[in-house]
Amino acid sequence: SPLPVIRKSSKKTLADLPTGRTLVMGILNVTEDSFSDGGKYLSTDAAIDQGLKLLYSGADIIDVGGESTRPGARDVDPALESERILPVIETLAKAGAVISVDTMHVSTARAAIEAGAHIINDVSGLTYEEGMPELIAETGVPYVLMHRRGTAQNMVSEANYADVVAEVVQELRQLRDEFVAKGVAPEQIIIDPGLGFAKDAQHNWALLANLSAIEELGHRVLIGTSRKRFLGELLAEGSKSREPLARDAATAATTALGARDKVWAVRVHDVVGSRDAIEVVQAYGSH
Ligand SMILES: Nc1nc2ncc(COP(=O)(O)O)nc2c(=O)[nH]1
Repeated sequence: SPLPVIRKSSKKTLADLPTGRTLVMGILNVTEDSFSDGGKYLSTDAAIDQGLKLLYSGADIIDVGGESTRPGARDVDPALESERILPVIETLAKAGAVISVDTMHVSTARAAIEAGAHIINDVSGLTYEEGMPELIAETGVPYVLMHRRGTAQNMVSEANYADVVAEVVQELRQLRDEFVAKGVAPEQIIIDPGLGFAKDAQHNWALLANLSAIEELGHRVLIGTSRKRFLGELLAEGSKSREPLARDAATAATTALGARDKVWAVRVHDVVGSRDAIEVVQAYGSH
């Protein structure tokens, strides 16, 4: 389909983000193997169309990723990752979207910021790439610092905790201190418990039930539950896990719980479902 005509550049800044409610970050995976929508938006046109759909559905932020981060995902060459996402970022920024870029690579992050991305969303956790703190310090952009042990290849084997909440908080604190020591301002940092990254279902539920412990680190909190395996297991019929595309109602329920706990944002596929859940929490809280 022909590229949408963007009449004037209505570029947004972070100051344009709404305040007073949990924000919705819509997921745009420009990859061939993400677990729930892999391959659907691999072409630039398809990705831009989907990004505009997310924007017009009410996404406050669009999270553009060029590399699948699920367990066992293959590493993508940063040059290929950039090639996939830069034209998408450029067009969506011009269309007035606030954009985060889901990357673990410094080169991709730098290029994405130059193309108009506002936030770096890095799922590397303790295995972040050399130079990332320095880039974030130098550019001053908000940075999602997410908890993960190991890599996509081995993080499943790292899901061993005596007290998952205490250990995740402690490891996030250490990571945050490393970034601050390298010049990143604390107010740039957004914390994410990394649900499903080196965590099993019970770990995810424990972290969701204790978001206040994460918030005690003193930063905005982002959570990503959307369509993840632990929801499929919860809703399984017998041994058959609920399929990813049928997990949006459960995802919206986790959004409501996060909004009640005042998380800064939720990262979801179904934007409308979570926007609605946040409206319900707002109304509920004002009566
Ligand atoms: N900050 C953040 N980013 C993420 N990126 C990818 C995925 C994996 O999910 P996807 O394959 O649906 O993108 N989950 C997160 C998450 O929980 N938090």
